[in-house]
Amino acid sequence: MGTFEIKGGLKLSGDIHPQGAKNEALQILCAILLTPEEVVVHNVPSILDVNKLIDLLQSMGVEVNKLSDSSYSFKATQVDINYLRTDEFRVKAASLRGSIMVVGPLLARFGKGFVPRPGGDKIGRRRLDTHFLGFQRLGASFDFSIAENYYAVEASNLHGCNMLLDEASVTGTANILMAAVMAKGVTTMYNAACEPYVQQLCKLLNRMGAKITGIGSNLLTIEGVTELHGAVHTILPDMIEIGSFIGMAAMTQSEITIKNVSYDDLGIIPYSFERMGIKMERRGDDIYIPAQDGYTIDTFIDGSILTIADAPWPGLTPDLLSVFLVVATQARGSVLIHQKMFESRLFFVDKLIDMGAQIILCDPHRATVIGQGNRVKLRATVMTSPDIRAGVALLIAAMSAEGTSIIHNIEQIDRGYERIDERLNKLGAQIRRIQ
Ligand SMILES: CC(=O)N[C@H]1[C@@H](OP(=O)(O)OP(=O)(O)OC[C@H]2O[C@@H](n3ccc(=O)[nH]c3=O)[C@H](O)[C@@H]2O)O[C@H](CO)[C@@H](O)[C@@H]1O
Ligand SMILES: C=C(OP(=O)(O)O)C(=O)O
Repeated sequence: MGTFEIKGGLKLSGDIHPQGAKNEALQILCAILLTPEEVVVHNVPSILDVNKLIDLLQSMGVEVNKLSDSSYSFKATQVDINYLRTDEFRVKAASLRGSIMVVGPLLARFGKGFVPRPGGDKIGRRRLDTHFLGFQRLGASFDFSIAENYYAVEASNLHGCNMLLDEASVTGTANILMAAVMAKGVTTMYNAACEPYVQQLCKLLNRMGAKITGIGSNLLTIEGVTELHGAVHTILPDMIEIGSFIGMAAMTQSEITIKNVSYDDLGIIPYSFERMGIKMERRGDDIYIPAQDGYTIDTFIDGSILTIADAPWPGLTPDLLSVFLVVATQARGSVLIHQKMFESRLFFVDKLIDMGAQIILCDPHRATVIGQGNRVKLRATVMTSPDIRAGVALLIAAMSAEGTSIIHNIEQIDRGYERIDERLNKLGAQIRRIQ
């Protein structure tokens, strides 16, 4: 179990470049299985989950070449489908959420796909019904072995259909889309997720020869083609990392510039931080955050307490609510954080309460934060990161606290944040990897 030691109370300054987006990378890397030709991907983040997926693809027979620190070429000319039945695949695939998205492309190209229950954060129930209901609508047969914890789909032919997803699942939309691009006829997918991750996947698939329209909306139309070819793709900056840096700057009263953020793809994220009272400026494609003594949480028009809640895109991503929560502890004013999608993502507030924050966990989905401004500094403590985003929220808390904190289980943070200690230390943080 890795550990960070963090000296709190230091201000950061300078420029930081966001990494490529984790959740987009996981979709794009699975899409390379759709063609025997070469796909080149730029801005691939070097984070645990992505590196694990690259390793998994390699084990399946994909030719992988590292072209630079963040560029790779992939060629899935030979794919060993039998490898998917091995114990090695089972162990590797079960360690990350993104592995579920190999099923759609394999079903489209080879007529079958298997996967164990995927890993990812333990943040509540994470059902996969949307994925498999979608594959079934395209004509696949489905089998789930409870004993083996294995999902399997098979189809000699996939055919287009009109489908209404039971929920706007992000990985579900990507998975079904990758199966539908080579189905016979036209598929319409309504209630599709439309996060920038999915938009980027659609754009790559179209460059590979697919015919997808409705990109960016919740109604995708996919005209099936018989084959896809090679292409080049560049992953967008990670909007969750950008949001984490905004929160970090405000909490540590730092002046930083987040470079090349692809502002127009950030949706409601900047506005949501502005409602927390955080000042920031768009400068070209950068976000400049001035050092600020304090920030005051807005209220609704009628004066009632602000709610920050997640919603499917273009609503606010659930992956930033832990950051909003920690940022609120040092604000002036109060806010209700409502995590609607996941039921086990707010329990980390206990750690913040230990550090002196005023928070009432109303139920597993809702926490009220009474911001104390800078009057009461958080106190350093020893904690364990329960999931990726709580991990980064605790890191932000530790960076703003008085004294030296310890965070265990930082593999959770490394899952999604590239060399976070080194990059923040360059801005003046003191984060030491002690194990
Ligand atoms: C690898 C990856 O890309 N992971 C992301 C992906 O996970 P993932 O694709 O696994 O998440 P889903 O979009 O399927 O759904 C997440 C949860 O939200 C619930 N739900 C979903 C849609 C909806 O309209 N209403 C609703 O309540 C689901 O029941 C589920 O409990 O999307 C999540 C939701 O943005 C993010 O937290 C994850 O970081
Ligand atoms: C929940 C997340 O990731 P995953 O779906 O990979 O568990 C996340 O990125 O916040």
